[in-house]
Amino acid sequence: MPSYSRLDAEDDGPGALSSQPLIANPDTLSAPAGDFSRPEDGAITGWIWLLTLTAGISGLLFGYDTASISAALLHLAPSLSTPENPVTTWDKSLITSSTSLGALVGGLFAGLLADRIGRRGVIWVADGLFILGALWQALAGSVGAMVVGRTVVGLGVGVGSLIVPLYISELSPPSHRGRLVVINVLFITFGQLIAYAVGLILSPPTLSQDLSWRFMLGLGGIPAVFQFVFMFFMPETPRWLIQHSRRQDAARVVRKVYGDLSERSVEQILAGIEQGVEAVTKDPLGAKLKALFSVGSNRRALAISCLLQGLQQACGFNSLMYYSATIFSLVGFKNPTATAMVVAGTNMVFTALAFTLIDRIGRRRILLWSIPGMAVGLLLCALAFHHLPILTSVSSGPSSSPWTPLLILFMMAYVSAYALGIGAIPWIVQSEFFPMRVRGLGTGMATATNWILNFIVGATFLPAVEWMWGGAQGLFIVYAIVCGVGWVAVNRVYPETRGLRMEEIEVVLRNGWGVREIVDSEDDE
Ligand SMILES: O[C@H]1[C@H](O)[C@@H](O)[C@H](O)[C@@H](O)[C@H]1O
Repeated sequence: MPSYSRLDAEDDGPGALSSQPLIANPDTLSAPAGDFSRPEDGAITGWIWLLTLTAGISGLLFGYDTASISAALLHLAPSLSTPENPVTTWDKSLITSSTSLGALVGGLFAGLLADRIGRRGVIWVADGLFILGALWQALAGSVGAMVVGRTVVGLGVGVGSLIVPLYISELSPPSHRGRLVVINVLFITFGQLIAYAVGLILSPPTLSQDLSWRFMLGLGGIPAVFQFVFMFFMPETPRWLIQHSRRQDAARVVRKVYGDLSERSVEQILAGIEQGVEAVTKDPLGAKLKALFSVGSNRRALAISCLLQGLQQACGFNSLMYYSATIFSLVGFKNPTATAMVVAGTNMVFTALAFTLIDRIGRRRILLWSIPGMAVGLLLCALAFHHLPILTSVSSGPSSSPWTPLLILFMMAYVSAYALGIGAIPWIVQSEFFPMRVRGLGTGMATATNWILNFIVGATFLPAVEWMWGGAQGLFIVYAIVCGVGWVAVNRVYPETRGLRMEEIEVVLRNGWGVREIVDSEDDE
């Protein structure tokens, strides 16, 4: 666990953006006043696994719904065209990007809703949207109806992408929190892999062209039904319960979820949460906004969360996720969708590796190692594009250039470095960095940053490849530059928070970025 060697927890005046490091010893931060011992950390109990896996179904749907459209797009045009209005490329971009826009809106409001109706309630809302959107898409008879269906599913994706990491973080013991949030990202990547596989399996001749895309998109509703039911058996988070003056219920949840903790530890955990909560439920939105921007630690939490979420998307990863089949077909691969599964598979395998490393090595260190790896991978891909002839038609046959297999290898290198760090860490950071008062609002803004950039990257990829100097090669160089700039920013502002309680992180950011003087006082957990 990182430790900070000077305790300096003075309050921050409005506007102060000091870069002076806060060097605090977290062991003194979370206990109630006068009690300087830390509560024991809860173990990972069966309950924690169960609630993480149940909540993770939203991650699966996030992945499935964002990736399934690439295969569906290949088949839906005849069903949605009329003689007067054939489906155009513009229609296809609209159908694809409406999900990101829906997610942007969903993510923005989900946090505020979560403060009001609870974390579980918001998961139910997401499920309703997933189910409605899946049915709407499966039954769509026009481009307009399809865009509505994609937007509804997008709302669900945005809501789910915010609420699940938040729900898991608020229920996990600190020493395992990072890993458990990564499980949700693992579900996202699994959903993406399944979407590609389902796309391959259900394509004609297995099903008729009209039925194939309807089934691909409609299937997304089924896991949501299961999650909707399972969530009735899962607890609300103790933080939300305390915020709503339900201390007894919160104590019951802590006892159940954390396994056999002593009563003293349960009390300490609850007292730590109470300190963070400070009865803020009735704050109007204006007061929350003011608190988010005028309190230094909140402002810094927001800057770091948005930086990481922005970097996760601006590094261009999703252009591979959404368009790798197109890229592979342009450089002459025979079965581009199957080859694209390599990207999704690598993403999933390395996210699983991140799961094993994140709470042991620490988020900051993993990021500082993996971002340069991404940049190198991107530059090597650019080099391969430089040597590969870009085909004008897929039927031109496979290229025999040695750069073709090298391109796959370089992409895998980039994707593995991405999945190890920036693919998962922003979701952890945004759910643990904000104090209760501004948590809903702050996580909403960070999630929205993710989806705005997701939309921009998705919408600009094809035109940029076509119009930019150097085509794909130039674009990959731009992504590499983004990684370089991102590395400098991360190094400057992102402190390690491995093993800290959520209430302690606020103190780390109180007088500065808290980056310097990080000493690893513990080996592995
Ligand atoms: O964390 C996830 C994951 O890395 C996915 O593979 C990616 O498609 C998403 O955009 C990202 O938010």
